[in-house]
Amino acid sequence: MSANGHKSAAVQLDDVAFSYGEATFRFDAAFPAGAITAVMGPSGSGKSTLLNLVAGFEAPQSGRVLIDGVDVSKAPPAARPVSMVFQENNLFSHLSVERNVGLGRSPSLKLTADDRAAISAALERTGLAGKQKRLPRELSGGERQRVALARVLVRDRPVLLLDEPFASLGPALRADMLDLVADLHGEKGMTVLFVTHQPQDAERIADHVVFLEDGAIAATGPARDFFAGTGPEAFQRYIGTQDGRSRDVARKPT
Ligand SMILES: Nc1ncnc2c1ncn2[C@@H]1O[C@H](COP(=O)(O)OP(=O)(O)OP(=O)(O)O)[C@@H](O)[C@H]1O
Repeated sequence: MSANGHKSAAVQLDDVAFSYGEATFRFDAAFPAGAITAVMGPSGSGKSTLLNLVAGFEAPQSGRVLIDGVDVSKAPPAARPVSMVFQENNLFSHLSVERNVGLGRSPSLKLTADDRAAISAALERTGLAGKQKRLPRELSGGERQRVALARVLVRDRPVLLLDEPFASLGPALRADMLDLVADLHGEKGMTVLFVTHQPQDAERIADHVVFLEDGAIAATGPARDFFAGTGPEAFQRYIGTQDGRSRDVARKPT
């Protein structure tokens, strides 16, 4: 718990080693409590693997995962103080919006009056009021991700893991969703690890950047350094390959 009463917890990977066959990973990193950290890097560099180690979907072969100073390396995902939102498939297709959100409160959907009030407030907060009886297939992609965020709100865990949650949405909608995440973060103050390939998305909401290459952390630092063009050379090279096309267009003489 931070000084302002918000729930947050530092996340630490203490010399964590892991492998998927030939693909090996070694992560030694600290994610500050209450901050939004963008996790960036080329495809296959290990961004989702890092999040899965924090969430408990994978276990380190050596080293420790600490959340709020507590070693959770052997704890199952449900026992960790973490919520996670993926690019898709966050919702159960046969359950209504309100029941999908309710799962964040009670896995058996035995909901108290307090739970129902929290669900209703979260739906209101995420712009879903009036859509509570719909099934996921009756929603747009952006609305489905709002339902996932409403569930994050009612779960009220101190760590939020976002694995490219808005990658399939258009730029304007992505900006709206990022602003919603920033607002929720402002209210709850959770520690956020946000995987994205989009520099402008990271720049919009992140305080820090962790940059991965080949299964390890190649650079970390304040977002303002990374995006002011003064960040590590490997990151600048990565960004150059990401938005090189638009820079070429901008450079053309008029
Ligand atoms: N379940 C798995 N079994 C075997 N190999 C895996 C598994 N998941 C990931 N890998 C491999 O581990 C490496 C890192 O994958 P990971 O998904 O963490 O990368 P990423 O940085 O998130 O990539 P992307 O940006 O493409 O999502 C890749 O080489 C991938 O093929």
